[in-house]
This record gives sequence, C-alpha cells and structure tokens, in this order.
Amino acid sequence: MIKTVTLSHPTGVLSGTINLPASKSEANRALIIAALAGGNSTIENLSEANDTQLLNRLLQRNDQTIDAEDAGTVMRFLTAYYAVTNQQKVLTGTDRMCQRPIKVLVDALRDLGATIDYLQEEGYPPLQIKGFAYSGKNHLKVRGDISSQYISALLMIAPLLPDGLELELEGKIGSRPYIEMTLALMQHFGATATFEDTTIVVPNQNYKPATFLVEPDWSAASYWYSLVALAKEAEITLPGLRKESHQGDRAIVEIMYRLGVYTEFTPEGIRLTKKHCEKKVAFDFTNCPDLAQTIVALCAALGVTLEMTGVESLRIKETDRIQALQIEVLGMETSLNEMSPGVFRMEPAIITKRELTFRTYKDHRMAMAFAPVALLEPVQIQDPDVVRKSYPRFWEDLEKVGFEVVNNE
Ligand SMILES: O=C(O)C1=C[C@@H](OP(=O)(O)O)[C@@H](O)[C@H](O)C1
Ligand SMILES: C=C(OP(=O)(O)O)C(=O)O
Repeated sequence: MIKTVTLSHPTGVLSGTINLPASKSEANRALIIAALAGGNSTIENLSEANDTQLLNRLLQRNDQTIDAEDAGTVMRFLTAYYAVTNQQKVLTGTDRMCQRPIKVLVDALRDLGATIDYLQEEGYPPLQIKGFAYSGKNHLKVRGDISSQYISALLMIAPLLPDGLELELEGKIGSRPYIEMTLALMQHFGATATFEDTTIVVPNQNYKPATFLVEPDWSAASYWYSLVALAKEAEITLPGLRKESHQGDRAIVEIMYRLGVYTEFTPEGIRLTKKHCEKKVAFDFTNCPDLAQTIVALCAALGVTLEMTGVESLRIKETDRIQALQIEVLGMETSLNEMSPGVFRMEPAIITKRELTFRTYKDHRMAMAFAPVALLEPVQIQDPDVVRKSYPRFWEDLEKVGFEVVNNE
C-alpha cells in the first residue's frame, strides 16, 4: 500500500503567515566551514531539513562509514572534507545517490593528493577515502556543467591547501549562484577569494570561527508563490526573506512576477499578493535549477505556455526530474516536449479530471511542486514524507492556511 496525502482547499482564498525552513544550502556550507575553522562558531537558525540535520550529526560523530542518504551536498562536501583532513572513511548513500556522478570531484581530489577508491561503479559512490598526501598541485581545471557542488566542495577546503587553489571552470557554468554563495560564506568565516570570468583563486589562509545566521529558504518560498498564483485571492507573508540574499532562488521574485504574483519587501520579510499573469513565458533555469519543477507544475495548472532551457542538471538530481515531470504533467492533460536539444516546451492544459494523483519519485520537490494544484482540484500526493529532505513541516504549513490534509496509510 502506497502512502498518500489527499489535499483539498475549501475556498481558494488563501491568507496567512508562514515561517519557512532555513536554507539547507547555506546551513550545510556553514557547518563544513565551521568544522574547518575549529574553535567555537555559532550557526543560528540551523535548518530543520534532513539534509542539514544529517550533516550536523555526521560531523559530530566519528563513524567509519558515512551514510549521506539522498543529500547531494552532504556526499560531495564531506568527500572533500574527509579527503583533505586525511580521515579514512567509506562514504555511501541511497541507491539513487549511488547513481549520481562524483567523478569530477574525485579526479580533482586525487590530483591534489587524495587516495580515493570506488567501491562499486567507477565514477559513482560508494567511495573509500584512504588518505591524503599533498601533491603540490595548486591549479586545477574542473568542469562547470555537471554540478556546482563539486566546485563548492573544492572551494571550501582550498584555504587549507599549502599553496591555496586556482580553479579554472571549463564549459558552461551551471548553478553559479551556489558557487557565489560558497565564496560569500567562506568570506564570512574570514577566507577571501576572487572569482573573475571562469577562474577562482583561493589563497592559503585560516578560517576564523564566527556566528552565522541562516536565512529562510527561497526554494521553499517558491511553493508559496505557486499557491498564491493559483488561489482566487491571496495574501501570504513569509517573514525573514530579504531582497539581498546569497540564494540564487531569490530569482523566484522576477519569475513569479510574470506568473501572477507580486512581491512586496517589508521590514519583516515579504508579502505576496496576486497580479496579472502572462499567457506565455520562457525561462532559463541554469542559475536556479531547483525552481524548474515549481514552474512546470504551475504553468500546467495555470494553462500557461512554457518554454524552458538550462535544465540539463535536472537529470542527475534526486530523480531524473525531466522524466518525472514529463510523466506527471500527462496526468494534467498536457505534455512537456524536448523541441530541440535542451529546449523544452509545454502547451496549456485544461484540467478536467476530478482528482489528480501525483507520484513523487523519492524527490521532495515533486511533492511540493504539485501540491498547489489542490487549489483547483483535490490532489493526492504519493509518498508525502519525501518533503523531510528540505521542508519537513510542509504539510502542517498547508493546514495552517486552510488546506485539508488527509493521510492515507
Ligand atoms: O550547492 C548547493 O547547495 C546546491 C546546488 C545545486 O545543485 P547543482 O550544483 O548540482 O545544480 C542545487 O540543485 C542543490 O539543491 C543545492
Ligand atoms: C538537488 C537538490 O539537492 P541535492 O543535490 O543537494 O541532493 C535539491 O534539494 O533540489
């Protein structure tokens, strides 16, 4: 029996104040850097996301085998962390994690002097980290088009290397704001770097312990934007979000402006209300890949024609997100087609079904992206507990604004 939640909303009028979870991306960088800084750092508003709670636990224990579960940042950041701090570990994760590539990072760490073996398939976890003897190399070329997490992982350990590190990024750079977030967090803990064009230079230096306050998660905010866009009337307040943020997913403000949501920045945070929605939109998700599912589900529900590009990295995330989206929008009587390599198009849907069921593919964002459709028709979401990866209180927060959430075991 598959666990589902059934979601419905009585009126379509939505109002309330929601305290979002803190950003797992910021928190996981702060945890790694604080560990490298030694001494007493304080991380305030640590994310309740499983990805962050897991990393926090792993850093406090001295386990021989490290289970990164389904958390990409945990797997990638800890691989670099344990390698350069010369800790012998086996790193593994869920079946899916063992299908998510890590070769770019392992090759770079081997170049720096790490001994790392693949325990199953070449290029994929599980890994065995055997030790570190500095090679003297301080210039590496790294592909920028697979995952920025490899680059962030290398950057965070770079100040510890005797000659620092010059990273030359090759190919298209995806998820660039996440690289900039890494550099900003490093700077917060006293380590400077330069990022010009495609080259990042990090000198050898010491991190300094610091206090860091984690911001609310802009990726989590995207589901509330989607709810506002689909509601008949809405006024949603999300405290703590600011215009200036390290998170690239703040791009949701401009994206949703075109899809019917107005953002007012207030001293407390943001206030979302409704405005006119365009009928046809095109977005490039290169810099904000985690927003793509929110926008596909929303455009299908709104009947808006969507063209999207910059989604190459979606194939190697918690699931093949392109394939998962293509299957799930079929249930909304629309289709997402690859018109030419990397260019996807979705024509408007007219939803005529009474109840829609969405599968989630062990991917938190599939659950949260499709949940707002419940403002139009009752919706069933399979395996609802997936949200724990980034937003464990998601279903409770929906109840706060009047959704009926029925758990079906
Ligand atoms: O560094 C990070 O915190 C993240 C980087 C992005 O991954 P990619 O760099 O693999 O696109 C993003 O999708 C992920 O949710 C979090
Ligand atoms: C891709 C994601 O996470 P990660 O790669 O860190 O597992 C995500 O949270 O959408």
